[in-house]
Amino acid sequence: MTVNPANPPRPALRAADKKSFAYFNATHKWREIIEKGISNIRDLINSSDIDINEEGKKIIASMEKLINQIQRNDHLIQIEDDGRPDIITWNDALNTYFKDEDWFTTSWLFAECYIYRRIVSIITNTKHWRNYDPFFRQKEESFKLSFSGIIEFSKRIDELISSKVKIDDSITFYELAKISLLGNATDLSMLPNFGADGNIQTKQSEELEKNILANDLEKAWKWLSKYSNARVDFILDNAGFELYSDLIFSDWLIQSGYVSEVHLHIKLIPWYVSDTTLNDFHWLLKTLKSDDFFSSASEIEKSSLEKLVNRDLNYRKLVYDCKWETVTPFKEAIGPLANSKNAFPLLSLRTGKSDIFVGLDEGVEERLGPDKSWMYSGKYAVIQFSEGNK
Ligand SMILES: O=P(O)(O)OC[C@@]1(O)O[C@H](CO)[C@@H](O)[C@@H]1O
Repeated sequence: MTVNPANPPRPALRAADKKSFAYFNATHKWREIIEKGISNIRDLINSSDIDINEEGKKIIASMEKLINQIQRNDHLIQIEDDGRPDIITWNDALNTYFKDEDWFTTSWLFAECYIYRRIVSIITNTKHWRNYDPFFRQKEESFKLSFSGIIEFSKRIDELISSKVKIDDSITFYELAKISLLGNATDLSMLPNFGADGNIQTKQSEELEKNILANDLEKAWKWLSKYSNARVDFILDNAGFELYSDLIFSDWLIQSGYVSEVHLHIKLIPWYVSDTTLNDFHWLLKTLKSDDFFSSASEIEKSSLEKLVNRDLNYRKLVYDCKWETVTPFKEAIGPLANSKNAFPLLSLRTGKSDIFVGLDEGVEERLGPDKSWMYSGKYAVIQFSEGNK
């Protein structure tokens, strides 16, 4: 049987597997996340006009219905048409691959994305709330908490760029990629110090290096440093500090001359609470500008040299969210994205937050022990590169 959404190359991760992180996630996190969205709407309806309030209440009722359907483990139902162009594809996929499946037997990845698509349909089918992101408040609050991290990071990057001592570009590339990888850790001790001797000291660098279980940065650098004026695409993931570190990384790629165009791909809708939407992107720029941190962003069209795919959810999609043996080569796990005729070079920066890892050396899984929580603890990361066929 050919590979399709219901038939990935290895058995799909499913919330029905009680020993899996997927199960924990589905039984604990889903409800919590939807409830957070509800609470954000509830806070707004208390201070809005009557029509907005009434619609807000309807949204809350529909979101509560969604929670009940998950808790009863109902069959997945058609997503209500909201006029968005992807609705046909979604319902087709549901009918073709997941007909008569319920929340726990369907693949974890499909069920999780389906939740967010259902929420978007509920919200889009209103007059006053159609552009509302129920998760924006969390993103805004957590970004504000990372403000001192942003200032500190900016100062250190400035030292690097204006340093009189020549710092090798490869070192800067490695450091920025690692910060981008660990962008959700706004712990200042993780930021690099650019010493007067041109060496970079990352206070926790040894600890961090140990937790990067596969690291293809050298290969990626060897590839990228051959170019000047290339195009790089970032498949963004989370908003806030992560987005900020991705922007700093993009800016350096351009300033260094290897790249002349960076295309930033945001999420059309949030596929997870923390995802970067267009609104988050603009909000970040506005917030940074208001504090004189950041002044402009630009985009031009051309063909891409390299794609940078960040974080856990994007990684799960890349590797089909299935039960790979951890020693499966990354290029095998991403299949056509590595071996099709026009496969583009791809660099993935990912911290592990789900039951899946590929591309590890023999013995790594055994060293980390039988308790599989290392896979989803967020502590371990992989940096994996495929040069593609372009
Ligand atoms: O893409 P991110 O934001 O890094 O992680 C998102 C995610 O993989 O993490 C959760 C598990 O913690 C999943 O439910 C979800 O898909």
